[in-house]
Amino acid sequence: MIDVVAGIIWKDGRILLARRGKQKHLAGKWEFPGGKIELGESAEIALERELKEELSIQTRTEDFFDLNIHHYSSVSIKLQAYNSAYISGEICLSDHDKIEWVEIQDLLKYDFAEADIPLVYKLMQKFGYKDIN
Ligand SMILES: Nc1nc2c([nH]c(=O)n2[C@@H]2O[C@H](COP(=O)(O)OP(=O)(O)OP(=O)(O)O)[C@@H](O)[C@H]2O)c(=O)[nH]1
Repeated sequence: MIDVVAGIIWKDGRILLARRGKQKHLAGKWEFPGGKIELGESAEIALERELKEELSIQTRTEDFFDLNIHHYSSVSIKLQAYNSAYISGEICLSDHDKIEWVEIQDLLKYDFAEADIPLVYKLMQKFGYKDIN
C-alpha cells in the first residue's frame, strides 16, 4: 500500500486540478496534486514538499478532509486529502501537462483518477451539491 497525500488547494473560491502527464501512471487523468509520503514524514509536510517540487508553489496545509483506499490493478493506494492554502509562486509544470482552477459545481466535468472520485463527491456534497450520484 502506498501512502499518498493530495491537496485540495483553494484560491479565490476555486480548486486547483492537475492533469497527469504522458509518462505517468494514470496519464491523462485529473487529480488533486500531491504525491507519495516519505518514510518518517508527516502528511502535512509531504504535501507542502510535493507541491513545491511538482508545481513550484508554496502552500500551507490546513485541515484533513478525507481519505480513500483504492486498489488499482498494479498498486493499492491510501489517498489522504487535505485542504491547502495557496501562498505564493507561479505554477510551473513538471509532472503534469495541464492545470485548471475549477469551481466546485464544475468538478464532474473532469476525468479524475479513480481513487479521487469518492473525494470529489464528498466535496460536492459538503458544498451543497446533493443531487449527484
Ligand atoms: N498526487 C496524487 N496522486 C494520486 C491521486 N489519485 C491517485 O490515484 N494518485 C496515485 O497515487 C500515486 C502517487 O502519486 P505520485 O504523483 O507521487 O506518483 P508518481 O508515480 O508520479 O511519483 P514518482 O514518479 O515520484 O514515483 C500515483 O500512482 C497516482 O496515480 C491524486 O489525487 N493525487
